[in-house]
Amino acid sequence: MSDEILKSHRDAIDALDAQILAMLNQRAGHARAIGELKGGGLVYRPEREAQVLARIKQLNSGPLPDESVAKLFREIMSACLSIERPLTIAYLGPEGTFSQSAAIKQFGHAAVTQACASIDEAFRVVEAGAADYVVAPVENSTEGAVGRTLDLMVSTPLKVCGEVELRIHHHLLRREAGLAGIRRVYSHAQSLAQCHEWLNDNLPVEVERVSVSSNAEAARLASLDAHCAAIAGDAAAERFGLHKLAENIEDEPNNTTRFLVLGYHDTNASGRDKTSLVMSAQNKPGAVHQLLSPLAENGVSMTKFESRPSRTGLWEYLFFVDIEGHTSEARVQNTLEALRERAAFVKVLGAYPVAVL
Ligand SMILES: C=C(O[C@@H]1C=C(C(=O)O)C=C[C@H]1O)C(=O)O
Repeated sequence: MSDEILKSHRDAIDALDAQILAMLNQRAGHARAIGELKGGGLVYRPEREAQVLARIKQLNSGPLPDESVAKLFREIMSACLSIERPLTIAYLGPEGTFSQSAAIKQFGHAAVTQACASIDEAFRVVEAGAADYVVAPVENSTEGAVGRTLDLMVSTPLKVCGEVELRIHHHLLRREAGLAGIRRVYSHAQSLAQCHEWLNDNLPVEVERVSVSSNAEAARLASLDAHCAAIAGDAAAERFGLHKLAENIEDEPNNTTRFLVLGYHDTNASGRDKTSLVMSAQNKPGAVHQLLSPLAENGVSMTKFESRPSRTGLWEYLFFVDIEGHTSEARVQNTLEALRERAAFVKVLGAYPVAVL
């Protein structure tokens, strides 16, 4: 490549960067004006953000992939929103957990993330008004439901206003560069289970597997001891400055965790929405079938069904159900009405846009 051609491309990039910068600030000016119209009220509008991202993906003609442009616009909206008012997002800490990555995936890097010691605390902080939203894990594709989050959703006054899907990649991390001399591997029990076969195949049997409270905690412990390694994700590797000895060591390649975002408000329809409900059924034959028949009658699809023992009575079950559509749609309203007639208890946990990223 000749120096002159290289220079002409770099000059073109410099000129475009100046234009992009001016346009970004114009965009921020509109966001600020919208912020003033909101008059100190609700600034975060998940339905609008979902529409912006979906439109960008649709408009994109490359060569940048849809995912890359959507991620860039995620950050642009995050920066624009933060000049209206910066948001604080509570998550299950410490720093470097997948919950923190999910919070950043949904709100971008301009949001302030606040690490909490437990999922309970993350809910409480938002319920008390000390943070704006909580991002909590609700299910993993290999390990199933996160029971504590489901339990907390039954009684919280907070509403679900979004969902985040995060591909979970685990790496073997260590302070030193090679595999030799590892005596112990730390990780959360779920992650040890998700990498069980890789560990069997790649580490000597005498290497001890120790479960700890989170992957970020595992990475912290490994950063303190040359004979220890950790299984954790990219964020924890970066946070504790560890080498990645082996990447993507999860046994199940599509390992994904779904998180829910909860805050103190309802969300308008975006055009592609889900509604999450919890309800109880009596413990008698056919009760669940009878309970769910209004869905089919109203042409509403169910995207999730999870049962969990209720804490109020022996052998009573709660059913966590996600349906397609928004509570402002007639078919969803009719379904809810019929469900309320049949179930002893129905709570709408929230209606929110389907994850775009
Ligand atoms: C600008 C707005 O406020 C926020 C920022 C958005 C953006 O940058 O596009 C979109 C939705 C809101 O979360 C808005 O409500 O339109």
